[in-house]
Amino acid sequence: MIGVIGAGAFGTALAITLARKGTPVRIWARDPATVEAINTRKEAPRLPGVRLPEGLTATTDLAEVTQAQTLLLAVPMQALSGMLAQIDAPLAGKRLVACCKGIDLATLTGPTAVIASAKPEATPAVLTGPSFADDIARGLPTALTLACGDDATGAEIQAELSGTTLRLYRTTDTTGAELGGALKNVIAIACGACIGEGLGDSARAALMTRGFAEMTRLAVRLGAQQQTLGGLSGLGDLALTCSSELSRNYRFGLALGRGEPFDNALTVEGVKTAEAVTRLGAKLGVDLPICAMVNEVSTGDTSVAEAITYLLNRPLKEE
Ligand SMILES: NC(=O)C1=CN([C@@H]2O[C@H](COP(=O)(O)OP(=O)(O)OC[C@H]3O[C@@H](n4cnc5c(N)ncnc54)[C@H](O)[C@@H]3O)[C@@H](O)[C@H]2O)C=CC1
Ligand SMILES: O=C(CO)COP(=O)(O)O
Repeated sequence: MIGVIGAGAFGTALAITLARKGTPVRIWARDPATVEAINTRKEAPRLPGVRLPEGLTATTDLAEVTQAQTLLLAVPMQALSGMLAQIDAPLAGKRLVACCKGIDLATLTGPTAVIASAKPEATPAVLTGPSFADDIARGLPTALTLACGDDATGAEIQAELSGTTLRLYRTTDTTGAELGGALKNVIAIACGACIGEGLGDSARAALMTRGFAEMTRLAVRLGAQQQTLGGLSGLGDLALTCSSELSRNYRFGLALGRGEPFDNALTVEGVKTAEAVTRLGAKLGVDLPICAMVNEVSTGDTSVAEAITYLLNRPLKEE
């Protein structure tokens, strides 16, 4: 059995793909109505139109899910630490796989460090890369990165989670994998704002490329391997998220650029990540101008037009 904590779009999509290959999956939802929909109607509230397979059952009882040896933690980044604090079952020997993308604002650390601090007896890992929950749930081909500091455990998790439509690549560079996944959301907001403001595809390509330079600069400064940023968890996810209106981060940026309201019930990880990396960059002396502008535009301190003017008029430099 695999346990999934969080019955949002991503947690449910992963649960579906695992159950389809015959792995029993128990998913925890905090909302009894979600449990009822999954168990009785075989429907997932966050994935309308997808019929859930047999072998996937839900519960509001965390203890039932934490019996599994591998637990997928699919709650938003800022909820991860509070979620871990609710688990009182012993977790020695268990694998805790973070499925969230972001940086914890309280500690300015990524998901694996949050897990290691809260549950030092367990092995932390992170599952990240380019994938929309809806694509995974529909069984469309997807390739992701599984990062685990302990390579032998990483290989076991890789085999456990991979299937005929979900292919996992493996790395021990947790820092690089999780920073790529966190930062691409910030750059996606910038790209959405650029398109929403009517600035064109050339400007978007520039933001993606210079955004990638910021992602790499911060990640390498924090100990990541540069090549990890060029993989699925970095460049791969950047390409997807900056170019598709299926992305909530990109759509949030589009709304900013168009001056339209946005549904704040949607999970848009890049907003808090922009705040976290701006603080981290200032603390470490790492230059992250696009991230800083996304932070200012998201909080309403700067308009999209002012942010673009600022970025275009910075002192000229080598690439
Ligand atoms: N939706 C997608 O296509 C993908 C999402 N992700 C990542 O997965 C993570 C979760 O995103 P989604 O599933 O899309 O979001 P979602 O908004 O669909 O679901 C979030 C889930 O977390 C639960 N939750 C929220 N706050 C909580 C708290 N304080 N305590 C306990 N549970 C809480 C909600 O009830 C909901 O079930 C994010 O970090 C996102 O970046 C990663 C890849 C793809
Ligand atoms: O992480 C994702 C794609 O890899 C999902 O993107 P959004 O969170 O922007 O919807």
